[in-house]
Amino acid sequence: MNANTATTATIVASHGRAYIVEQADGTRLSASARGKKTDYACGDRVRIKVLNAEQAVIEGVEPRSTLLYRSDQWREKLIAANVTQLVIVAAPVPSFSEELIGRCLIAAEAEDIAPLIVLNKCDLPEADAARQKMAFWRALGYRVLELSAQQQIAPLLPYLQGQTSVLVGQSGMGKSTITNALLPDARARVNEISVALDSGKHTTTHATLYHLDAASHLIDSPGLQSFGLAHVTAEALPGLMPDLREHLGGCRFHNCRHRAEPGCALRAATDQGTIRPDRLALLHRLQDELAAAAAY
Ligand SMILES: Nc1nc2c(ncn2[C@@H]2O[C@H](COP(=O)(O)OP(=O)(O)OP(=O)(O)O)[C@@H](O)[C@H]2O)c(=O)[nH]1
Ligand SMILES: [Zn+2]
Repeated sequence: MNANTATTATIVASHGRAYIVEQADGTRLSASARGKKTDYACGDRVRIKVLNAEQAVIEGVEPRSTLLYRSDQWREKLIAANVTQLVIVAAPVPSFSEELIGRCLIAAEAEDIAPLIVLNKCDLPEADAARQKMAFWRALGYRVLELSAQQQIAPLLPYLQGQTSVLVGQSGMGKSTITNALLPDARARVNEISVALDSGKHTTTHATLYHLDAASHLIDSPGLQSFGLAHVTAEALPGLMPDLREHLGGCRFHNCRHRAEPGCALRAATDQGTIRPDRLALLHRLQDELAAAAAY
């Protein structure tokens, strides 16, 4: 590749303003963003200018099919672009947050990304209670795969085939175990990328894209707890929750916020036990969070 050649590449690792991009022939370069623009994500297709055998500058991003954010208190940080599948990893131990699963599913629905819930550590005696909790999500139509990544990763493989998947989950659910089982040499590559991006410091803050095969890719994003819902409006929220969606249109007021309004179909369904109370409560919390973020 000649110096100063313009071409496209995929971001395979990102950490702050530092990126690693991969060209079509597999060549990897460290890349930085031009100017102050830093909003690129792992999985992005970018236009680059190659500076030399090791370095490139990112000039711009190609249109994204999907985009996921990580949200900390008030900031939305891009985390993964162009993924087709969100793999939510849960386990019987430590106990998982149903609310977090609910939030991840809403983020997936909002971006039209196929969600897959993986209940890992099904070899543990505590698995039965967790299975029962998963029945709720199954009944809503979501796919739930039971797995014991430590014993056998094979049942997950057909779900990853042909997809660009991003793994999310609380700490301790087994994301690293899954990644390591899928990519035995991933740990070495993680270290290599840490060295390139952080001048030797070990970090778990970056997202990394791995190729499982020519058509199947995996983005691992350690520590990811929750996705941002920046593009979602309060009005759109209940339409992203299948159990609530079913009752939309039944409210007396077309602009019902499903709180204290008379004739609210969602509230009626909750009182009748059709909608689980924690789901309506989640809608209200998300509405409040969006309002707070908009006012900030
Ligand atoms: N019994 C059992 N234990 C598992 C399984 N998968 C992972 N574990 C254990 O669960 C613990 C957490 O696994 P990790 O893979 O480190 O979890 P993680 O989600 O990457 O956690 P963080 O690195 O904190 O984000 C480890 O002690 C694993 O050995 C499984 O299928 N069965
Ligand atoms: Zn209502």
